[in-house]
Amino acid sequence: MSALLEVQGLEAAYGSSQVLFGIDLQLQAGGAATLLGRNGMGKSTLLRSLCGWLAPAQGRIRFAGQDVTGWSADRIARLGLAIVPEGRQCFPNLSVHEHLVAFASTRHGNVWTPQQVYALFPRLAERKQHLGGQLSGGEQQMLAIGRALVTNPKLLILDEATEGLAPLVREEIWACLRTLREAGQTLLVVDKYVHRLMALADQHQVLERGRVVWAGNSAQLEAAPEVWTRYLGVG
Ligand SMILES: Nc1ncnc2c1ncn2[C@@H]1O[C@H](COP(=O)(O)OP(=O)(O)OP(=O)(O)O)[C@@H](O)[C@H]1O
Repeated sequence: MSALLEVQGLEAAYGSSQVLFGIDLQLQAGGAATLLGRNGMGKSTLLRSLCGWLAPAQGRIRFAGQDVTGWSADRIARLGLAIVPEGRQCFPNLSVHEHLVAFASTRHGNVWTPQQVYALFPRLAERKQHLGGQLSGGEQQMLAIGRALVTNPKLLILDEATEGLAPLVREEIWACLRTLREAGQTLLVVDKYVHRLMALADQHQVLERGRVVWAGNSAQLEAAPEVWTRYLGVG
């Protein structure tokens, strides 16, 4: 079976400053993978490259059976890749419901409708008519996830989805991700809560200065204390 996402020898740069050096990555449909590593190691840059926000300098990206290297973000999104970006990026002047309706697409299935998103996040149902700018951080995060889900993506990418949230709201987001995983949604997640990621996903790669320096499953990561101290800054 071919992978849903396959990255080979990916290099990326901001102007003359190279950030990614020969990244290889594979993710099967229905799998869940994480990118780990300290700040500034290239995780967001890799996600940006996958989404088409940053054109690769070298290497290939295959997604959903197509070579999408160099494709625009819009075209890659239409093929079934959705991202919940760092900072949520909800529109301050669109209501919750308008966000969900505007992004809804049945191109890749109709599992996730606005109604399904309201069932997943009842708090959003209560705030249906509220504007993006009136929502709390946690509600904006739920909306950012809901907005990605209504595109019915083949691959859902989350960049620091629990950042800056109160502990209880954070737990709601983790519970939502578990639900998605159990439903077979393919996930690629960047977050700093490594134990939570180990419980959620079965494939982890650690980035250090733009290179994958370690890859393995949750049991292997648990049994590799040197990875924690050396690359994750956790003793
Ligand atoms: N728009 C940009 N222009 C120039 N350099 C950038 C830009 N964005 C990130 N960088 C640099 O690229 C490197 C990798 O950053 P990136 O954001 O991908 O790391 P990260 O692992 O996601 O860390 P963080 O959790 O801090 O976002 C860093 O040295 C960063 O300073």
